[in-house]
Amino acid sequence: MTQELSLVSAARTRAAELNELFATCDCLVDAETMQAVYARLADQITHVLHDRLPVVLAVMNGGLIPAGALLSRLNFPLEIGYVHATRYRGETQGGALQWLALPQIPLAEREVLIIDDVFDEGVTLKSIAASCCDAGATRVWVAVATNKVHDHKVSDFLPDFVGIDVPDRFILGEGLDYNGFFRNVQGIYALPQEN
Ligand SMILES: O=P(O)(O)OC[C@H]1O[C@H](OP(=O)(O)OP(=O)(O)O)[C@H](O)[C@@H]1O
Ligand SMILES: Nc1nc2[nH]cnc2c(=O)[nH]1
Repeated sequence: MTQELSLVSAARTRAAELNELFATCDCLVDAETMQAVYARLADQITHVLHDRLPVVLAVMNGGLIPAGALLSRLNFPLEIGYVHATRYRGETQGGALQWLALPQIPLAEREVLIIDDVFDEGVTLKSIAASCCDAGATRVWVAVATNKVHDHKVSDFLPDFVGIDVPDRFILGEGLDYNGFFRNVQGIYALPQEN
């Protein structure tokens, strides 16, 4: 077999494995419900931020999909940027937060809205919000598509806008990945529970 053919064959095998895994996942929130969640979140954000010229920062990579869904529903002046901070890196347990990209837009004397896919333990968003404050933001707001319900959150920090509560399971879809895959899936799914 040529090298190209063996790469195609390996990709096919991996795709089949991923499809098989996805078929065993539980749908926690369907695609239609997520659209309603984004619409409600966008209304709440608009109510608060419509005249504050915010800088809106997507948290890459997972915040990309919710940020896109929300931004297309925000009809007021704002600037768009991103930060990239990660602590799961393809794993199902989080580690130390690693910064890959700082905000490009100066945040001094600006209101900032950070958008991410999940508020799990909260380490990521608490740290990103603190770094925006350190950069001189006058007020930092945080919006998340999902909030995981459990009792091991960081202290003294909560998101301002929460889409929908989900149980304490490893989830994927709407920006959330499993080994880098499934971020593009519409709706929120959970890996099968171990018995
Ligand atoms: O509340 P926490 O427990 O800190 O976890 C939440 C963070 O974990 C995920 O990012 P991840 O580190 O997987 O990076 P990614 O978005 O690039 O996949 C997710 O997108 C959040 O940013
Ligand atoms: N993909 C994914 N990333 C996360 N980061 C924190 N919690 C989760 C989760 O449940 N799924």
